Amino acid sequence: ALKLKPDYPEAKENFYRVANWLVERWHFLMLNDRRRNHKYQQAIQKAVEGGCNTVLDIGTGTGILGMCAKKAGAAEVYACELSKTMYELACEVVTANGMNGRIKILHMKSLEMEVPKDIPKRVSLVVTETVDAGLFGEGIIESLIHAWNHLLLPPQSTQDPSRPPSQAGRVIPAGATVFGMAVQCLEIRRLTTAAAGELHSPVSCSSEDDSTEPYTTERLSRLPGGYTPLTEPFNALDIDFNNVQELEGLCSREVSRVRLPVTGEGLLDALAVWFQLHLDQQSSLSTGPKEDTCWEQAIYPIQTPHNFPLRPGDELIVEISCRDAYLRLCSVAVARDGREFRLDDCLDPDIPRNNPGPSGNPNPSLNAEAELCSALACLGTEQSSGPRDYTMLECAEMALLNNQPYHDSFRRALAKLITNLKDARSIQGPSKGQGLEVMPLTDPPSGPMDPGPDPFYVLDVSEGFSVLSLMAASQGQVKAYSSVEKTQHQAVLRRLAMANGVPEEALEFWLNQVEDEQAVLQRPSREKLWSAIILDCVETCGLVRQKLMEKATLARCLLEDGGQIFPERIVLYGMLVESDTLLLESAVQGQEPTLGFNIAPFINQFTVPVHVFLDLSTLQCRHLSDSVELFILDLMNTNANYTNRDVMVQASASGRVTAVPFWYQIHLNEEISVSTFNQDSHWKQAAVVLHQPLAVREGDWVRLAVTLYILLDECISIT
Ligand SMILES: CCc1ccncc1CNCCCCSC[C@H]1O[C@@H](n2ccc3c(N)ncnc32)[C@H](O)[C@@H]1O
Repeated sequence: ALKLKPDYPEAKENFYRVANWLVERWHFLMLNDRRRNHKYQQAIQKAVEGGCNTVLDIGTGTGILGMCAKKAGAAEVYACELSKTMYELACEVVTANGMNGRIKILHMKSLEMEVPKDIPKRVSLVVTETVDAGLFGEGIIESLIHAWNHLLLPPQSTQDPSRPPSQAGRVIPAGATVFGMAVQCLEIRRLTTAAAGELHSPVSCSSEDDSTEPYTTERLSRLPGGYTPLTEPFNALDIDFNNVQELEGLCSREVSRVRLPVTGEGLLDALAVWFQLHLDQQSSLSTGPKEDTCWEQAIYPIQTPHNFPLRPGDELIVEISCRDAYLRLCSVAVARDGREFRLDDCLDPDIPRNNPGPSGNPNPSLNAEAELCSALACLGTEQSSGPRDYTMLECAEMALLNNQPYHDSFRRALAKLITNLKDARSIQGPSKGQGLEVMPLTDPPSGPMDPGPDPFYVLDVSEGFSVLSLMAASQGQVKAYSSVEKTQHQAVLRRLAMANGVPEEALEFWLNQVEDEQAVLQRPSREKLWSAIILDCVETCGLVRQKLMEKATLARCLLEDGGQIFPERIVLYGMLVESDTLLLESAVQGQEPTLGFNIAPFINQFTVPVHVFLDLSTLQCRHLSDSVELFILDLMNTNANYTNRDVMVQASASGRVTAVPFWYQIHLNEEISVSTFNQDSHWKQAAVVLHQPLAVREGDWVRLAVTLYILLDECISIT
């Protein structure tokens, strides 16, 4: 199917989403990282020339490390790859480089491999780079324990050093050193703690729940606003991959505690973790924040109340464990003036609360959103007797909760609409229960209480997590329905509603009412229509949501007179940039970075022209034009929309255009709009990466042809 690549836009859109999913973007980064490739090649060559002549490449990906071993002269080379797509790709690459039949590639996980079923006999060298930002996330520990027990010759032992290297087993990388560092970082705080700093983070630091990875990943050197180190980097763990006893003992190793002198002033937001891969005794690869490598660091968020900044002289106590093969850093505490405060239950009374928060005022007045979140937090603690239950929100969802300008804009736009509709109703005269008829002055009416004025029905059909139905319900006289369907999302909304005094009956979950998913958009009840329908138009990845126009058209038919859909219009903006970073993340740049092996054409089949989840505010790039309006989507009048449009952009500087980043201005009504490109935005941005960089001189005009599916690249032709 990937080879089909039909031409019509929607199919292309789907092709690009599939390609993004089949092949992870870090394959491009890794293969373009010539220093990394060169270091692996050197280590492999040295080992093979030193006598390791039977090699197994675990997690071969495109096959590059196996080909290094073959080229270095290894007699037998085997490779295994668990991803079908990568396995097929590795077969093509090995053939294209004349090594077909000389490297045996298996489509399987190394844990399933056996001697002699899969490889004739044990090998003398295993090479692998099955590591993620938290080192253990790709299962390297389990893979190596299995390899030592079933696939590798016994290691060189001091007893009989006479055994030649070809009869002894070893691993490249030989080991790893894991480093950690405490940091203050506003961006991490925005992604992991709610405004009041008490709603629980998306990744719980408690070791209780083993289900999710205990860390997220970020590239510290690229985070908006940067970070402040609060301690020196510390050595969290050393692991020797050539010592199977050590590997087997890792998970049962007792929790270790390190005491770190605090060297900087600030709020503890997270522990950042990275590592050095020791390929052999001489060379190593580092994924540290100071390196200019392309790798991200592992981030362990820490929930600390806003009124407890660390300061030099404190000691930070960190516990390190390797429970179930994930590296876990957590349940930190602070030693100050000889006393120890556990941070995770820092809310207990004896913490000095008089010290002002970072903003200086002792109790920053929590705004509406923060009220919600802090109320939620204490609700959380009240309800659960045991360890505080964690509200599992993804980082993007937490950022959405923290995007106060977005919520305020919605609240204002909704309030304006409700006011208009109230005026309209009062002009049309009293409808049922408008309350104008004279109430009997005697005892209260015996019949059912006057139902009060008809409520305004608002439906939020957002596909992900959304609190906009809550914004509507808190307006009063509004009956809001939310199509949020995940239980933990509904739980968060219910608790926020309760915490914010929104009556239970003002917010309902629509999907629990309709018989099937398709009926998400339908009348609230037989004779009623919606006063407002809220659509979420832009995915957090930065692309317009698919089938948005169809949804808008249907939604408009379900509105009462004067009703409105939100937003009514979105305007797409973009600019011309020169960015090598985007090139390195989107395609392998020729043969040179991949040690001269012909790999690029094969992996680049999975290049997608639209790059998503970008942080445009920190992307290394040169602007080669101003921002220009590329496209307008009118949701209140869909046939006013064109499907493509030519836009002329003037180059404001000479350079090579490599990409066209884009973002949106979301118009809720005539005066109120929200941008998806600002520091509060929970949205990331997207960019089209050109197949071929385009050289422009200052003043040149570039013609961009833009289609609704934002797949600008095919249509970009330059005059
Ligand atoms: C400086 C390294 C670095 C630091 C921080 N962040 C990223 C990196 C770069 N490394 C990323 C590799 C990560 C993916 S691993 C590469 C390929 O191996 C496959 N696999 C994984 C385990 C496994 C197994 N047991 N048996 C067979 N196949 C296996 C995966 O299917 C994938 O295609």
